[in-house]
Formats: sequence, C-alpha cells, structure tokens
Amino acid sequence: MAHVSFDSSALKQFVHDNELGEMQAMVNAADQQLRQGTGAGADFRDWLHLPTDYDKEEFARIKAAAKKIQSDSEVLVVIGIGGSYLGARMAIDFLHNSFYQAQAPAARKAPLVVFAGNSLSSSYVHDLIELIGDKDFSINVISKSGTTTEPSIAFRIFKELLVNKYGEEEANHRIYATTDRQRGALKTEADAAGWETFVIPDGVGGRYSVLTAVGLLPIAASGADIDQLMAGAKAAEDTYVDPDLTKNEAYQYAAYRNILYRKGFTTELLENYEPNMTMFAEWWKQLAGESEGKDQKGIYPSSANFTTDLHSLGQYIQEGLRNLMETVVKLDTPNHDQVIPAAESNLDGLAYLEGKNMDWVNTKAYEAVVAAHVAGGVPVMTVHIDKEDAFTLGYLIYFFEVAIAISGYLNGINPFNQPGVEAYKTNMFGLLGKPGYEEVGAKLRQEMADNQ
Ligand SMILES: O=P(O)(O)OC[C@H]1O[C@H](O)[C@H](O)[C@@H](O)[C@@H]1O
Repeated sequence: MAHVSFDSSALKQFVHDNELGEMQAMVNAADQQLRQGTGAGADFRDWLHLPTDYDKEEFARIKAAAKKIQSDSEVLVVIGIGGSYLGARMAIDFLHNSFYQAQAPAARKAPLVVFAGNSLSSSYVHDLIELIGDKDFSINVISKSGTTTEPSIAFRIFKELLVNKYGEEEANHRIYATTDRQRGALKTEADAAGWETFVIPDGVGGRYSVLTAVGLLPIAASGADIDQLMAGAKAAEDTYVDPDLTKNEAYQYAAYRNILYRKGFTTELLENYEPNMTMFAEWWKQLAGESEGKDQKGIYPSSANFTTDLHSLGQYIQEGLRNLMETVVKLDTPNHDQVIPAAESNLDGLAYLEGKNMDWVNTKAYEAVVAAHVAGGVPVMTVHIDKEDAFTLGYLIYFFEVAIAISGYLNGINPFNQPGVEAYKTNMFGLLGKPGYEEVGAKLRQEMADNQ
C-alpha cells in the first residue's frame, strides 16, 4: 500500500492527455541535473541521500540528548528561523495530540517544545519567559549561518535566563547548538563554552534540513519517533528514483504544477483538512517559495486550511482571479474517528448524519470542494497520505523535497539558492547601525526623509 499517493484525476479539464508525456524529456533533463549534479546549485543536493547516508553516530547522540532533555527539562526552547525552525515545528504538530501544548506533563511524557527566534516580537519573548517561569528548561539553538539576527537576539535573552537560573556551568550542559560544522559565530561560541553541538551538513540548505539534527533533535525531544521518520523518508528515497513520469508520482506532481503554471495558474495553495497540518503548509511554503521564486518567475506558494478557510477564503477560491491551483494533502485514515451522536430531537437538522463518522463527513466535504473548485476553474491535485504517523511524514517530506527540486529545474532556475532574502537584511543592518553598513543606512535614511 502506498503511504503517499498522487492523484491528478481532477485535472482533466485543465491538462490534455498528451501534455504530461510531452514533459518527459524536460523531466529527464531535470532529473539528470539533480542526480548527476549538472544543474545549478549542485553543492546543495546532499539531502537527496540523507535518509540513507546520515551520520549514524550523530543520530545516536541526538537520541541521547533528547533523553537527557526529557529527564531534566519541562520546557525545551528551540531557537531558529526559516529552515532552522519550520521543519521541527510542523513535525511536532503533525505527530502529536492537537492539544499537545496544553497537555499535562505526565500525559505528554516529554518536555513542552516551544519556539523562539522566529520573529522580532518583544511581547512574544516576554510571554515565553513568563510561560517558562520557574520550570526547568534547556535550549536548542539552531542556525546554519550562525549569524541570523532573530535567533541571535532570542538566544542572548534565553541564554541569560538560563545562566541566571543555573549558573554558567550547568547552563552549558543545557545548551545544544545545531550549526555549521566549522563556520559562524554560533560554532565559535559553542566551542568556547563546550556546548554539545550538532551539524547542519554543508550540502544541505536550511529548507531541506528537517531530516538533519535541525529537525531531529527537537522532534525526538518532543517524544516522536525519529527512527520511523527516517525510515519513511528512506522508503520515499527508494521509491522516487525512476524519472519515468508514468511511474514517479513526485515527478508527476512537479510536471503538472509546471504545466499549470505555464497556463497562468501562478499561485498554488497547499491545503489540508486537519488543523494539525497547518504548519506543514508553512514548511512547504519556504521549501517551494525560496526554491522557486527567483529571476522574476515562479509559482507563488500559499496555503489554506479546510474546512475552516472555506468559510473565509472559499469565496475567493471559487470565484476570484483565476490564477489559482490547489494541492490538497488529504489524510485518508485519521488516528481517531468520532461518531456523530443520535439526538432526541432534530432541531439542528442533523438526523441524516446520525451514526456517521466525522471523518466520512470530512472526506465528503473534500470531494464536494474538489468538484466545486474544478467547476469554478481551479485545477486541484491531491496528495493522499494513508496515516498521520512518523513514517508517513518522513515519506511526505521527501516527496515534496524531491518534487520541488525537479520543479525548480523544470522552470530553469537554481532551486538551492536564495539571493533575494539578503536585500531586506542589508537595509535592516543599515537602519540598525550595524558596523559596515553605515553607507546603506545613511542612504536609506535620506530616502525616507525625502519621501516625508
Ligand atoms: O539557519 P540560519 O542560517 O539561521 O538561516 C535561517 C533562514 O534564514 C535565511 O534568511 C534564509 O532565507 C533561510 O533559507 C534560512 O533557513
């Protein structure tokens, strides 16, 4: 049974039968660029074989560190942004009880994993400090570059809190740094203080790093099964190797979204019918957006959460500007189902659903939405997942990673760089007065004054 399967049956009115086959030659070329390393960004392809070639010694250390954190901390503060944040966040949401954050520690059997350094909000930091209160805590600071502003600021604050609570020596046993093997400020500081460090391999970019220590340590600390996560990714690595579009569903997805993009469907909504998959879409948005949005082109990745957003965005999707395509990640079997109870009266008009399972209703909603949106001119693709467990998540992660890489090459860009994110940083450093950015700051301040 396929753990992840791709369904393009709702595309009939948007894509002719011949079109997929006509992408085959381009897909072969993209596959070669990716697998032979002949494409742009070839130095960042090590995620391709991570599920097989990961560092087993480090993997064991990750598990040991997770155990230690579980034994001595009620809270784990995970500090990171972008690719150093979203993977762990989405996986923890995906793999736990929906109210995991609110569960009593005994039921959770693991520390509460909270995230910081993913914004510059001072209130958020204040509130998190209040949440930690006098609880025992540890810090996992994650940054590939080791110099990103948001996590650096948060780390200063939480490190100070930790040192004040435990003293320098014990604090050093409660800080876990995940960073570059040898470069960057974080690595230098970690070495000087003797923190346990984990490596973000050189050949793995941030948005492709969830199956490295970046994702694995927080996920393991949360009590989820990282062996199964890797096993699922490995199964996907073995599955999506043949570039033949009749056989490779990840490549099919990449090809279809490019066919649709070239017809003017320039925004893709990643959708779910499970609230605990909201963050999965956030992870996917970085993966797709940073990989593909460059050289003044690329599909704009967006998301919607159903059925919730059918009552807000639904109107736009049904009848707004016709540049949307949708990709639903549809869970086929929920971990827990719920029967709609019988009631004495039928004042709510729900008698016709008595005794039915809620998930059956959810699936009918999905089928109804696909039909309505297709009729409204929105192409819909579906990625079915059979379960919401660690194995399936690993599989799903790999499905999207490989699909987005192929998709980027199909659109003629380097899927593994992100030059555009530097523009705002340079301006911000100028305005903040960072040494070396004085000229930028002066120029910007002048421009702002002129515009007043
Ligand atoms: O891990 P870091 O070096 O701190 O980077 C965190 C994130 O910020 C950057 O601005 C990049 O756009 C992202 O690709 C990266 O994932």
